[in-house]
Amino acid sequence: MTGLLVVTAVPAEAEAVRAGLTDPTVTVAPVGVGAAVAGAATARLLALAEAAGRPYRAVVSAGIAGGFVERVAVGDTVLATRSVAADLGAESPDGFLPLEALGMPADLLGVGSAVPADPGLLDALRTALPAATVGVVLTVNTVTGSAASTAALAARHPDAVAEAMEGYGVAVAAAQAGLPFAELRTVSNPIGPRDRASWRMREAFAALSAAAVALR
Ligand SMILES: O=C(O)c1cccc(C(=O)CC[C@H]2O[C@@H](n3cnc4c(=O)[nH]cnc43)[C@H](O)[C@@H]2O)c1
Repeated sequence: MTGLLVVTAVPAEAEAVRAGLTDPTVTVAPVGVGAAVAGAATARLLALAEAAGRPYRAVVSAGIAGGFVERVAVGDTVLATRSVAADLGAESPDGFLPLEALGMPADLLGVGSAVPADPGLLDALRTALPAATVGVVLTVNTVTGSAASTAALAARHPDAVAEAMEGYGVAVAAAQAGLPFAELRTVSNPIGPRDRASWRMREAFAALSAAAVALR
């Protein structure tokens, strides 16, 4: 059996994770931006490993994220309790309706619009990263970029601490393969009106390298 599969969106995230790894059995794969590509790529990587007789034992979605400013600071490390598909649903005059409110199953294996982290894997990561903020991480298709949409998202998800673009997709692939899943993020920017100058990529990548020691 091989070790952990760590899925990132971009190569810079993968390099940051690799820089901090201490466990040589961990595989880090940059697969692209967004839940669809991340989910499809993760499913393919899991299937290839299984077919080769070297199945992975768990999957982690890792990378940088936007943080809700009153809940988490730029540079902080975040561990997801759940990875939530925050824009999977329907708009209505009364606001956003998630899949569950529409009576639509997200997939036929019973995964809804939120996938919880595996309790054992989350516990191990929490123990290794005691300073990490633990809370819901949203998966969005569009980076939130206005005060109004930030306020609406925060109100809809009072327990959310961060948003990124892949976690839910990776989580669904792991769930369908029957593997434990967790999401690990470091905060590169506040969620809010788009201001590229406020992004602290270097700080977030350094935090990602520091957090990668927990991946074993
Ligand atoms: O938004 C941009 O302008 C941008 C341009 C080039 C590269 C990037 C990234 O490298 C982002 C990669 C990755 O980061 C996650 N992320 C980071 N901050 C946020 C956010 O505020 N909201 C949603 N996702 C975020 C995401 O998982 C991207 O795949 C960005």
